[in-house]
Amino acid sequence: MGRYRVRVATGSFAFSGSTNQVQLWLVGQRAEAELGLQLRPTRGQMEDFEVDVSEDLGPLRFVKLRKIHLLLKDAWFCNHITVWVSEKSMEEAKEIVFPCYKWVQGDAIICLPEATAWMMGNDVQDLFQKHREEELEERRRLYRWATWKKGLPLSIDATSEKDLPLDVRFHENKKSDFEGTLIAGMMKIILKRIYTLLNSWNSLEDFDQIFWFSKSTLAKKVRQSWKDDDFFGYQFLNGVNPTLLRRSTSLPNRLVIPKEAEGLQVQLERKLQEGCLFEADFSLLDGIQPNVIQGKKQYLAAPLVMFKMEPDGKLLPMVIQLQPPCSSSPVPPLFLPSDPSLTWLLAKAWVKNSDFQLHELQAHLLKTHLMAEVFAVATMRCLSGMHPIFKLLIPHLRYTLEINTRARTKLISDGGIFDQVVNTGGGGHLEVLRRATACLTYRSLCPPDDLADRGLLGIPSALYVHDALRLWDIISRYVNGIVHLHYSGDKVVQSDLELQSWCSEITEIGLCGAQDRGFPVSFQSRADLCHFLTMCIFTCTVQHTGINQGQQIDWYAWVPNAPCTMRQPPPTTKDVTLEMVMATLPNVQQACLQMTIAWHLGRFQPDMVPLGQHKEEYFSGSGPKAVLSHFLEELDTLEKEIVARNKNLDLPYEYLQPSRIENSITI
Ligand SMILES: CCCCC/C=C\C/C=C\C/C=C\C/C=C\C/C=C\CCC(=O)O
Ligand SMILES: [Fe+2]
Repeated sequence: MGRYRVRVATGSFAFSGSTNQVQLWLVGQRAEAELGLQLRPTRGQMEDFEVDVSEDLGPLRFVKLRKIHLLLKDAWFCNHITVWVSEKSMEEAKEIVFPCYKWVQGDAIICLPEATAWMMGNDVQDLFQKHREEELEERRRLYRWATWKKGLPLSIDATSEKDLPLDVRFHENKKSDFEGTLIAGMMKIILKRIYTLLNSWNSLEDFDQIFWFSKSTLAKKVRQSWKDDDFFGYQFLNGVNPTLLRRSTSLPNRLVIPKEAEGLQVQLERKLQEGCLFEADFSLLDGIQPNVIQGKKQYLAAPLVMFKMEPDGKLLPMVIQLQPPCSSSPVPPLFLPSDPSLTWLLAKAWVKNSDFQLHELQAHLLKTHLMAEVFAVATMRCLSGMHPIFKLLIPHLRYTLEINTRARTKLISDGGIFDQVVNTGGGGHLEVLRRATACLTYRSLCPPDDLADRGLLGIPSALYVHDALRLWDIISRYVNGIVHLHYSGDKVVQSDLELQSWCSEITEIGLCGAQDRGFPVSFQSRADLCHFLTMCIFTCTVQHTGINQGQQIDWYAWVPNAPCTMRQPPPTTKDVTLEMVMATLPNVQQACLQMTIAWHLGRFQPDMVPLGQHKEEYFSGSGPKAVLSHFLEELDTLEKEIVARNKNLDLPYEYLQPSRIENSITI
């Protein structure tokens, strides 16, 4: 009994509307009513209409909808349905929202529950129980785990992006941009190849011949300063891979210092005692089988670099050892800043090649992309759309399953980009991923723990550290706000079966039993839950942006600064010539492909959603809205602080400016 105003909101991206008709029902606690209308949803529109219902439906719980087609099946992207109900006037009507944000395909009836977040168990009237059971059964059928390669986290069961459920596919504009820019990139490679065929390729300056498209200001600075020691050191703090550096607590065992280099030993020990000795150790690469590209063997090293931090915050390399000692070979030489300039430059280039591998495979692919995929699959399988944690996380999982599926078919696949131009390709890259998975800890994904473990707290020149910690705290307050609205105490957490199964599915199934590396199999308290959720959102947003977006364009465009492969063995003496350097660094074709892919993956995404600024409203009521708006205010304050700080820096650190942080892993 009453008059209802109904609003149907359709997505605004290409093909969201439908030529099919949509039929609606209102489902209340006491009865349901079929609305005698059939509408054709239009892209980007809100379509409103009013209806009188003669029965007493009771409080509204669901909207049901069905898309009817005659000949052509035309999927429809429904954002949400909103209903205002009043027995008197529409001005006083109460608004009830039914979020959808899904594709409506086929002609099955779809049930949208109203937006109030419910956990299993506190839904006392069992009203939604059947709905959530059916929903999860269907999702478990659609989102299945698969082992892509043994020893890696599990992934979504899809051999290509075409196998993925439509709801997690790229929207049309993202797809055409992704595929279009690849084609544009490949055209530019052809042009560069033609241009370089006419010229020589035997000096470092010859890399300029291909350094002419999509150069950022920082990429130009890299080209200018890449040989400088302080610039080399800077990159371990604030460059493309700030995840490896650690403060030394002793001299590394692998660093065998010959008697005649006693001075070096003294210097290292002094710096150690002063607390300003740092190291970057690439031992994970030791023994990895190098690639063979077009019949030519490539080479790999597993370096160690020792740094000192100067009082002005500059990090300067003191010594580089390219390979760990091994009983069957002579003691590996130590390369020093005092060596002939080309020798020292080549040693640094080797370090940057090793850093390329650990950056892309361990820090980027494994610790952001593949982790986010585990969160995404577990979320789809374990948490109903009505669950508050589903509502909290889902905006941070957009597009991740598709970009990862594309990575498995084009980037790290047999014959993919790694096989074509990277010296770990051809299987070594998978072994690096396996080794990195075997030592992946929960602490290493949580900056307050990770940065403390690495001794990087309280360093004014460590800008990534500063910004990452600020963002962790802001995300943590956001998560706390949402969790405390829905969980009145630890007992509610403990008794939330969907949530507990989500947790164990991540640790025991997705991560193949990672409890011995600190990952939880259950949540005992709200604090446990908040910490884990903060890690999830931080990983999918801040951490991915910090090591992906923009940076690849900046740091990987000038290829000698981060060579994707090395074509000659690491030097074993200090006699290094320019010919040796050029024969070692990537050839023209490899360098061109590196630039193109780095640009493709690092460029600003046209449909980018900044952190917290998703338009989807999964929650209802003023509580979650207030928490989200406080989150956005805190991000805005940080944005202003970072902008002000950067004005006084020669090299601004902009990657973790909140407006640049993407809300999920989409590239
Ligand atoms: C030679 C430079 C490689 C740099 C990139 C290396 C690792 C990036 C890690 C994660 C990226 C994740 C997903 C990328 C997805 C798709 C693959 C990119 C290009 C595909 C080319 C194609 O489609 O043909
Ligand atoms: Fe990425």
